Parts: sequence; C-alpha cells; structure tokens
Amino acid sequence: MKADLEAPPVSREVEASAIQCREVCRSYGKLKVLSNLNLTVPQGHIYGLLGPSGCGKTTLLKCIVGTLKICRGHISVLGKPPAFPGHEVPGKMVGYMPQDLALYNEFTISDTLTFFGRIHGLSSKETRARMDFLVDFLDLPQKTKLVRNLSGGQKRRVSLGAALLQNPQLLILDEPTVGVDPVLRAKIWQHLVEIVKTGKVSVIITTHYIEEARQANVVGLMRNGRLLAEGEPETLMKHHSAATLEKAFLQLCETFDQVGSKHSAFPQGQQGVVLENSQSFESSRDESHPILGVGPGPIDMLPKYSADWKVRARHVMPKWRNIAALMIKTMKRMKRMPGSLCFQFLLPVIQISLMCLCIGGDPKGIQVAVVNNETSSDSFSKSLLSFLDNSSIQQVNLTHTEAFAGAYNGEYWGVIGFGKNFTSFLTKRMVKRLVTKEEVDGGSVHVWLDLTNRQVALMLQKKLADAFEEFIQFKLGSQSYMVSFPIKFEEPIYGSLNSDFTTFVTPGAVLSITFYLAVGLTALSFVIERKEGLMDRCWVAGVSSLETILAHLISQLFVISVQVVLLLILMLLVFKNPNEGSLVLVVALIVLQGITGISFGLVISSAIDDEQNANQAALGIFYPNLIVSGMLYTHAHTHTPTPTDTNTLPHTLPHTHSHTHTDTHTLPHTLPHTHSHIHTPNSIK
Ligand SMILES: Nc1ncnc2c1ncn2[C@@H]1O[C@H](COP(=O)(O)OP(=O)(O)OP(=O)(O)O)[C@@H](O)[C@H]1O
Repeated sequence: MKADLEAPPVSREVEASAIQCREVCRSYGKLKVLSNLNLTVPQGHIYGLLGPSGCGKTTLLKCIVGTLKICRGHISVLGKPPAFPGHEVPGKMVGYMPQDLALYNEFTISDTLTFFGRIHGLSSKETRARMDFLVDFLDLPQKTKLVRNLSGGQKRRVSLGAALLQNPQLLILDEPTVGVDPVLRAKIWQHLVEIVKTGKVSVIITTHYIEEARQANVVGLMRNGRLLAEGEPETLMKHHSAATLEKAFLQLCETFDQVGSKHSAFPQGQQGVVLENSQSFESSRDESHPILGVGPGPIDMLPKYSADWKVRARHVMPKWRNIAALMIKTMKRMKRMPGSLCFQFLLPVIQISLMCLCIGGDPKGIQVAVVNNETSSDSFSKSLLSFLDNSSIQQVNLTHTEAFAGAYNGEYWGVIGFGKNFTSFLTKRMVKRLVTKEEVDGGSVHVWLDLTNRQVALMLQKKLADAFEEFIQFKLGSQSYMVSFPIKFEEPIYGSLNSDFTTFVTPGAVLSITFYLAVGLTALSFVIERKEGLMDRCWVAGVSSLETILAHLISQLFVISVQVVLLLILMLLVFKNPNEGSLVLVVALIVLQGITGISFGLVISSAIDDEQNANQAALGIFYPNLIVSGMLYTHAHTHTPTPTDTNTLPHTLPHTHSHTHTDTHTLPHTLPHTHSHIHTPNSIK
C-alpha cells in the first residue's frame, strides 16, 4: 500500500517499533478502561504485558488488533493503524490468540489449522508442513481429534497453533500459557525467544505468571488502565532494588497508589478501572508517560496516513478466498452435526405436516341432536336429513327436552328441529303463491347452534345449507329454483368452492416458518460465534464483516433451498395443496422470505449479545409475522380490483339476470325464512 506521509518525517522510534500506542483511551459506556495509555513494542522484541485482572490488558490487545475502536489517541501496528485500507493488520501479518479459546468445537485440529491456513492464503502443502511442525512442537494429540474432545490445556495449545500458523510478523498472545504444564510453558517461551531472534518477528504477550515474563525483552506494567512502567525486566528490578519482577511490580503499584491518592483518590471498590468522573492523577504531572521507560514522542509527531481510492476500494471488496473458507467451514460443521442438519432440513416439513394434519380440515363426528316430530317414513324431514354429510355430522335422535338438555351440557353442537307438519307445510310453501305465517314456520328447519366454536358452527351452517339444496334438487329437479336460495355462488375467481381451511392457511404458514427459522438460525449462529470470540478471531485473521455476511447468506440459502424443495414436495404431492400460479414465483417468494429472515436475524445479532435474548427477539417477531402473512383476518384487509375483476363481471352478470327473472315467484316464499329463525326452543310444533 502506498502511504503518503503528510506530517514531519517519522521518528526512528516509530519506524523501529512494531506497536506504538499513544494516549490511548477506551471506555465501555461510562467505564473508562484505558486512560491515556502509552506503550511501545520494539521491533523484534518480546513484550510482556503484566497487570492485575481487570486492568485492561485484553481491552488494549483488542484495540491493537482493531476489533475494538479507541475513543481517543493513536495506535500504529507494523507501521500503520489497524484496519487501515490495504494494511494486513488485521490479516496475515498478525497472529492473534485471544483469551477465549475461540475454536470451532466440531472441527478437528487439522480442520482448525486448515481453515486459518485458507484464510491466510497458504497453499495446502504449506499448511500441512506448518501443521506437522505445530502438532509436534505444541505436543498436540492426533490431528484428527475433535476440538470438542480435547482437554482445556490442549485446546489452548491448538489456539496458540492457529496464531503461529502463518509465521506472522507480529504475535499477539493473550495468556497463552494458562493451563499449560511448566515444561511446555518453557518450550513456548523458548520458541518465542527463537522466532524474535531474526529481528523480523515481534511478540506481545500477557500473562498472570509475572516471573515467566522475565524472559521477555521488555515488560510493561499496567494498572488501572494505564502503563506504570515499561522497560527491560532487569532494569526495572534494579531500579526498584527488587529481587523479583513481582516485587518490582508491587513497589510500583504502591508508588502509583501514593501519588494517585494525593491527587485523585479512585473511588472505593473500583479497583482496576478509572471512572470517567474521577480526577485522574495525571492532572498534576505528565502521567501519560510511564514512570520508567522509553518516553514516547508527542502524538502530533506521529505520521498521518492516507490511501488512494483504488486501495480503499480493494480493501472494501469482499475476497472470494475468505468467503469460500467460511463456507467450507459452515459445510464442514454441518457435516459434523448431521442430526442438527437433518433437523434444520426437516423442521419446516414437520411443522407443515402437523399443521396440515391437525389444523383446518373439516371437523369430523360433530354430534348434533335431531328433534323430529314427523313420524312418517317418507317425510321430507327424513329425506332432508339423509342428505346431511354423515362423515362430519353425527345425528342423534332425541326428544325436545333431551336435545336441549344435552346441548346446554355441551354434548351436542346444535339442535335441528322439524315440526310435525313439516312435509305438508313445506309442500304448501313450494306450490302456493301466498302462505300463512304458520305455514312458513312449520315448513322451516329450525336450528339452534352452539356458537362457542365459530369454526364448527360455520361448518354446520354450510352442511345444512348444502343438504337443503341437494334435497330440493332431489325433490323438485328443474323446478328447484322455486325454493332455492336466490344467491348462486359461481365458480370462484381464485380458489375453489370447496377448499378447506388448510389450503388457505398453508402458504402463510410456509412463509412464516421459513422466515422464522432463518431469523432464529442467523441470529443464534452470529451471537454464539461472537460470544465465543470466533468472529473476532476471524476478523483479526483478515475476514471482513461483509465476507462473513455473504458466506452466511450463501450457506443459509443452501439450507433454505433444501427446505423449500422438501416443503413443496410435501405440500403439492403429499397433502395435495393446489397451486394455480407459477411454481417459479412460489419458490422465489419463499426464498425471498428466507433472505428477509436472514437480514432480520443479522439485525438481532448486531443488537443483542446473548443467545437467550436473541431467541426471545426471534420469537417476538413470529406473531407479528403470522398476522402480516395473511393467515389471520385483520381489519386492514382490502381488495383492490384488478383488470381481471372487471373482465369477469360481464360473464357472471347475465347468469344473475336470468335467475332474477324466474326467482320472482320464490322470493316471497324464501325471504320469510329469516324471520322464522326468531323462535324459542319451544317453537317446533
Ligand atoms: N464488553 C465489555 N463491556 C463492559 N465492560 C467490559 C467489557 N469487556 C471488559 N470490560 C471491563 O473492562 C475492564 C477491563 O477488562 P479486560 O478484559 O481488558 O481486563 P484484563 O486486564 O484483560 O483482565 P484479565 O487479566 O482478568 O483477563 C474490566 O473491568 C471489565 O469488567
């Protein structure tokens, strides 16, 4: 990359240092973790960063590798700020071992190293050679062993191996020796000493074992978010007349506390951090510089960097190599978890099957009480009842009292009643021009419904109307129009006259399930990867956010495609749901819905840090999605006429006209039907 130096010539110190931190500040909300921190890691040196737990070491390392942004100050890593366009930090130049293990549990040791090798652009031969060396050097078990089955110490060593893999110019190791036995710890230090000897590799390492840091060329002692001292271990010890580095550190802390208490007094209980509202003790002296050590030049002495647009564009463009590495990773993980993969593929199919089997079909065996006061075997009432759909409606013949008692007890969904002169009154209604109120009443089927379940009640109404139409057709044949209901439902514009609720609800269910699964899987996979430090690790290895998103999108599209194929086979071939539109459009819509789900999952994962809350957020969107999918009735439902609507009118209207002409006779007979419904249970006579 070409960098234009706009400031005064770069000091030799900047050029000779692998890392330069100047007046670096970083806060988490109001919590000030790094406060005007200055640190220099000379090129070709091992820098031991020491400090108590919570003093900000990990935060500083994250700022150095660029996974955290600093609030103020300047950091230069191998000559440029981290994440500067065209700079390979993050990238191949830096090997980062985070404090968390940040390893894929479903990977073998070999998979892990191959994955990082791919991202760093190593050839398979180079990766294999490095792998053999690292397995031997780090005393790792068989390469084919799954990370999940390794001990804590072995996992840490694999993590260290991943950081050392590409022979980086800068190694950033966050507590690499925790849980490692003393012999191996000595071996690791020996290796670090070896690699820095060439002068081309620099190392910054944090450790809790202060004494092991004596092997470092330079140590930095950190406390409360700032560097107290920086220098060679021997010099530090000599300066404090201490026999060990630990004692020197103790003395430094005491000095810091004395000076600090005079000037600022950190609030009680806030050890390890500096609160923003506390007066820091550098107000009285230039505390931005360590007590001992190399004093860095002022911040305005640092070079200013710029990159031309071509470099910037190349920096932003996603690299296919990284996307491919991430996709291979996802596929490998899927392969290692066949159960989970099958579950992902089959979950929508299982959900839709359950829905088709359990929801929306016509209710069966609905018990209805029949009070028939006609006794003759060839009565109209018996004939009419024979047309009732017996698979759905189970008729129970009862007396008037038993029928209503049963209906009130919830044993029957309704009562159907016929008066004793039903046949003769109905005949009169069919043939006479004028009929009395008594004849209308007696010639009507009386129905009392239990409307507590709308679905069952609607079904009963429809079945009764259908039975009546069939009965009239049977009795009167071509003359049936005289008593038929003068509204004729023609072949529908869309759908079919006899389609069930399942047919209506399935498309909405398919879209909702596809959306919800994509939201859940995306949100969870990103939240978990980030929580386990895998995202940061990949980012430091040079994978950009865009590449991560693209790789996820492509892998997820594969899962969605399989889901869609299985869903369509099930819906169209097994459950015989009709599809009257274009199949291509159906597929496109489902896939688009999946992509919308992925996008929403990304939004959730960027706003939420833990799995449980991510799950809740994903679940929360399910119900609004269900409503907007059209499965449930909403008041906002409108229908905009389309050209097809206007075209159909001329065809259907003549039908209606011809009926109105002949139906003039039946109108007076049929209309009173409505009035006859206003009756009490005692009215069947
Ligand atoms: N994501 C975060 N949000 C809020 N506070 C945080 C976050 N990460 C770290 N902190 C706080 O910042 C402070 C410094 O944390 P950091 O992890 O840098 O310490 P450390 O020196 O590395 O500690 P250790 O040696 O125990 O790992 C701690 O008080 C910690 O609670």
